[in-house]
Amino acid sequence: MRSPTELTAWQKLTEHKQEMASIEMKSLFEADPKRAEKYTTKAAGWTLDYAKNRANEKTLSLLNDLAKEAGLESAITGMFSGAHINNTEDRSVLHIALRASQAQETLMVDGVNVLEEVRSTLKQMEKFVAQLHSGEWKGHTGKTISDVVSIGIGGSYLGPKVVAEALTPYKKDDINVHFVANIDGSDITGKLKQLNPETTVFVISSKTFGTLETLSNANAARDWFLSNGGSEAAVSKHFAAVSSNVKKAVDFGMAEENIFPMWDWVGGRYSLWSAIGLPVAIAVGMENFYELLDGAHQMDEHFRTAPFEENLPVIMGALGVWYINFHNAQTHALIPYDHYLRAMPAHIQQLDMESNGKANLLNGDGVETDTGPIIWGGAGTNGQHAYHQLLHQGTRLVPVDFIAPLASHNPIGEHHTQLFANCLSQSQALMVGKTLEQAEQELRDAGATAEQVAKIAPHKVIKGNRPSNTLLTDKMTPATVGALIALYEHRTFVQGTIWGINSFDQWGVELGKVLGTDIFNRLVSDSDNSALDASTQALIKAFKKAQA
Ligand SMILES: O=P(O)(O)OC[C@H]1O[C@H](O)[C@H](O)[C@@H](O)[C@@H]1O
Repeated sequence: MRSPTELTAWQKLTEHKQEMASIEMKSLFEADPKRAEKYTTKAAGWTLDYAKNRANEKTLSLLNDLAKEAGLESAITGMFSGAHINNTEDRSVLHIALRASQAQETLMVDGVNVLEEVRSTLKQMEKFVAQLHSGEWKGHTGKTISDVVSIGIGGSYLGPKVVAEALTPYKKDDINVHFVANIDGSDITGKLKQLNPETTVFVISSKTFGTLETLSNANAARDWFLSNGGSEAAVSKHFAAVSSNVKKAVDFGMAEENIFPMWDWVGGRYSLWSAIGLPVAIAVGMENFYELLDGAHQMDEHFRTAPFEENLPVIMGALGVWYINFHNAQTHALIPYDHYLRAMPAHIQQLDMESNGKANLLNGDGVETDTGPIIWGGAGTNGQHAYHQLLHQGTRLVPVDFIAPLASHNPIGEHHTQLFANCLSQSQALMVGKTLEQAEQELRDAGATAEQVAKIAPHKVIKGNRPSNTLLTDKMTPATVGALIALYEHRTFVQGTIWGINSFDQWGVELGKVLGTDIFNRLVSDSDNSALDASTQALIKAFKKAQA
């Protein structure tokens, strides 16, 4: 297995980095009046402006060569044809099948047409969603359902929660959808306080049906139901499950027809398009869920067929590699200028960090390069009054993706124009910065003395030349939100492929789970802890003392 550092394009990029070291983005714009036009590309309702990057034609062409040399073309073909590209678990990676066009009839994987299973599950979802909204689905006392609580964690929580929130303007009024994830009892306790057991349905979302947090919360919900007028026989009217482990869900008390399947070829963090997205479908209706799938499919088709020079996930992925591996960027920020999309960074954080937080090549050899960055971010404009200081003047290079709709769902006053102006001005400020001369002049214009100018001006200097992408769409709709998330899924895959790692397993999560069970057992027993490290021993003692 080759390390990416052995690729010819990687070596050329290392040299090219030196050539680019003294070139400022500002001068690239001055030298090429067509730069913005050249470095703008569109797909699936999104326009990507990537002109504000430390890249010229040579950079982009070398990054393109890198992606090709790393085998991205065959990796894409492999993914779309159902090859077992998740090599450590020997599985296909087929979130793309969950949103395949209705025109496609077959996608055979290991002798099974997965599209048949996908479509019959969508039909099952349609029926369930329709029954809830029409009022046909009744609780055990004959009342219609007013609230649905989704219980899940990780990929069985973040994607659906973020998308349901992003699609707030499309929400149906008759049913409120809630999400519970944390094992901290405060999460479910707070939710249950607002609910009536006669009119509440719980959807337990867990691919494995073995996740501690989800099962603990599901049991708490069932206990609450049973101790507030419910009965074992009525559990099936108030509980549904999404899982690949049907037996465990049946053992819990679910009626088999209320168990929605999923498959081992869908990774948790890529699963919102499956029945794991049921809470979204309930919140916004099945027709909007189909629009969401269609938007993602449009991005899939773009990713699969567009030349790399115009391919949004490839461009964004390769530019990310440029900053991580050639400019030592440790983090990457996502800043949506859209209130409803404010939680998106948390979903992309899981998607990317669980996918590319890896230190081994596909064959198990250790990597020699940095891999996935720390993904973080939050809503613009709020962040401007918090962490943007570091983006502008901190010592670290943080590439940023700005994401904004051209039109708002809530066009009051000048709000949207102000919001959009802030989005543009941040990317502009990151690039142009402020020189010492400008800072000095600004102070003089404000009437500062020469002494004050000398003292303050250096603090006002902003070096600039900080890169960003801007992603624009006409409006946040189910289709454009679907396409946006699919874009980030494929961007993650592009980077994982360039680094030569498996983006689709997550072995690192296991150790914490195993040790968590061990420590839990120690907290509830009189075990001999002397073999543990002194710090853990002392912390266990503190907990036990507090419980005594
Ligand atoms: O859906 P579940 O099986 O309950 O898993 C929920 C989550 O837990 C795990 O720890 C994984 O790290 C996530 O990828 C997964 O989405």
